Amino acid sequence: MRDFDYLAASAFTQGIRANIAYPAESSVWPPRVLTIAGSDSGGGAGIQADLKTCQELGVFGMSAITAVTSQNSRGVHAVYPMPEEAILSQMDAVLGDIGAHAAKTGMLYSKDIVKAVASKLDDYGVRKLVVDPVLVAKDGSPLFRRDAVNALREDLLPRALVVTPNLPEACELLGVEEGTIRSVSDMMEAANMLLRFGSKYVLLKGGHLEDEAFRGLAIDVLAGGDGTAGMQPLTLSGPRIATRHTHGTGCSTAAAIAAYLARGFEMEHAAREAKCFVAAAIARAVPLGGGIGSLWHAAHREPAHGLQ
Ligand SMILES: Nc1ncnc2c1ncn2[C@@H]1O[C@H](COP(=O)(O)OP(=O)(O)O)[C@@H](O)[C@H]1O
Ligand SMILES: Cc1ncc(COP(=O)(O)OP(=O)(O)O)c(N)n1
Repeated sequence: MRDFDYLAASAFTQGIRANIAYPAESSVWPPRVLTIAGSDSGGGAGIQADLKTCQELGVFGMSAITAVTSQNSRGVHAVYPMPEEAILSQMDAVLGDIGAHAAKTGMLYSKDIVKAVASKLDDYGVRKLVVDPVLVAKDGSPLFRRDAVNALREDLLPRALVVTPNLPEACELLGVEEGTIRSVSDMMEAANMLLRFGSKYVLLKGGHLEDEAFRGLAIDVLAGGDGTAGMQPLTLSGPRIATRHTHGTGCSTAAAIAAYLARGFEMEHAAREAKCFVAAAIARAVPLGGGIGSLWHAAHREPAHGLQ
């Protein structure tokens, strides 16, 4: 197992402030990311988390809002999906003018939205696509219609550079009972199985894992890439921070990967940096409201964020 190197990774993250040159591919400054996702009125997840993440990572963030949620630290009160026409119009406005080096999808809600977004991404030839298959919020509220799962599998995953499910989302996509993935070796098997849906990489996030053998660690699994068929996926491992305030971890992870990809990082490097960025934000999470508090996205700027 490769250990996660916080010191090296966070030095890289902090390099943004030190004016480290952007990789050649992103020499047209600034790198740009389009997030296609739902709005979280509480500011912790969804579009709000994505844009905060982009800004913190030196990337210009843009949005196409798929649904408005009335949400706070205690849960989701209501979901108002946007008409497909409005979503596509936002995508046209952004991609037809400003352009994006990478795109990220989050809450897509329904089959029709998934299909429309997939086809529009094709129209613009977006290659660096991060698909976060958002299905359920932390409080258990559904953020999707059941018909969206099949459309995610068939229409979006084959277009994705990377898909970033958590464990319940992975079970849903694989059509197995929730709770089936119980260990790191189950995660590796599941990640390899998810590759069959056609994304180039799968980052299976282990925030929900309760594996006694890895107590105290937060472990993700990265599978896929060139020439890795049949090879053991990588594990990305970091300390598990003892907090219940983790609202927005999934969105922020996917947005950070998109930001690093837009800057020209390779997938493994982008995933490791994203994990480091999110870990710092969890370590400094803000216990706002009476429920699950949100990440503090500026934490990586603070030298004493508790992870070094
Ligand atoms: N308590 C924690 N301490 C450190 N890292 C965590 C913690 N909880 C989740 N993570 C990390 O945050 C990222 C998001 O994971 P996860 O919670 O599984 O996703 P989601 O928010 O979509 O449910 C992963 O990289 C995971 O390892
Ligand atoms: C509008 C919206 N999109 C996505 C989520 C899920 O976000 P995530 O980062 O997985 O965080 P939790 O909800 O699991 O804390 C959301 N809640 N709202």
